[in-house]
Amino acid sequence: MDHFPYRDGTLYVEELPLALLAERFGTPLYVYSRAALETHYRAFDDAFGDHPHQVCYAVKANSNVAVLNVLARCGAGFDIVSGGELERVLRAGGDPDKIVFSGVGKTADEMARALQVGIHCFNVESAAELELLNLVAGELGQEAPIAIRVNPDVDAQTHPYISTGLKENKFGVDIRKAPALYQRAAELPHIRILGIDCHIGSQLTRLEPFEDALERVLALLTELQELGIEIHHLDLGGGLGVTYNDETPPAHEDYVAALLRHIPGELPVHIEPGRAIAANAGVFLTQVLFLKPTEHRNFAIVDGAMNDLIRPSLYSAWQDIVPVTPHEADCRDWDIVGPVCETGDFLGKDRALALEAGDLLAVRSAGAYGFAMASNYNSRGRPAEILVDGDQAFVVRQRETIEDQLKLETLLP
Ligand SMILES: Cc1ncc(COP(=O)(O)O)c(C=O)c1O
Ligand SMILES: N[C@@H](CCCC[NH3+])C(=O)O
Repeated sequence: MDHFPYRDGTLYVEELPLALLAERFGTPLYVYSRAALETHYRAFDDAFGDHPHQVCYAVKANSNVAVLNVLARCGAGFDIVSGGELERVLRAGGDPDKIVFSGVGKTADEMARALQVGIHCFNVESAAELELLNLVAGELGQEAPIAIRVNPDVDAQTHPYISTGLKENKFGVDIRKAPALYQRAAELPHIRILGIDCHIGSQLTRLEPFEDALERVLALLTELQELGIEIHHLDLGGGLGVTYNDETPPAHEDYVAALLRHIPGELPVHIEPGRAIAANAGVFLTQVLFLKPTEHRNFAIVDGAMNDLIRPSLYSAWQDIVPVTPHEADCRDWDIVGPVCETGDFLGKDRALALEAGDLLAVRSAGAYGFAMASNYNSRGRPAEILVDGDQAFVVRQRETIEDQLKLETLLP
């Protein structure tokens, strides 16, 4: 279901016209739909039926505390990759016992804080990390619950920057070496083995890579059982893709069903979806500042830029760009570019649109890896974020001002 439909010739989010939000809150602007977030989360959660499970939303996709709070209220768990994300989840009212902590570079301080608040599981990504975690837990007089993130060497068939399950990627432990590391973990006094973890990449649009990875994880499960190592859950990571253009990823329920088909008995399953919950729950609104047709290209210069939404520049990602209120004008192919001083600063290229200066454009599917990857490049303040609930709009993050940036900097004495 599209939570950002056209109605009466203009684009809506739930009960509100986006043009009204742009007028009230200015542009560039991120706008999220509560109903969309909840629908996407529940599609995963419901698909498990009675099978013991936990959907741990990947905070990195969209870490706004109000967004996290909406999901926490639905019962979501959270996949975090930093101490900062941990504090966000706690601030949002997330249950520490539903948090899993992934990432190849956890620091001793981050481990200690996560142990103190009682997270559910550390997804350990190397032998060195396991040893450090054992030490940190020992100092606190605790046992650290762990899964080892294994790298199954499966081609996720996605953009190389967001593929994580190939042996040349930095993530996880070579699945062939995992049994030895589990045996080491079993010897460590401050480590408690809970599960096996695996995440092979992001924006996956086919089921096969997930199933290939799962097959290898299940072979490891058998091997560990033969070694007398008990496994209490499988964490199968995130990565389900969304439709940006003409991709046809499996539906949330088909993805979960495909995983469950292979799971033995009632073994609990965790998943860590980010994009498939947040991407199509958000749009990025930007206004055309100037039209600059040239002999070679037609540029529509907008007030949003690569610092606000970097996916097109970074991965050559294609996101749909639509007029908020379509009107009659000369239709041409436009490059939608921002004010940042980089040739790579574009939101889209060759988009057939009828444009005039002052028009509002919406970049669709911008709820994941949008604001979360925004920066202050060119000393631009990051945009405001609005969460819409029915006919009400809430500012869930204010637009950054230059004073906000300057507050953190000092002159030499
Ligand atoms: C460990 C881990 N879990 C979950 C995710 C979420 O991925 P996605 O947003 O594609 O669902 C990622 C990102 O790729 C990740 O690295
Ligand atoms: N940032 C990426 C996804 C990264 C997934 C995190 N491991 C994107 O925008 O598509």
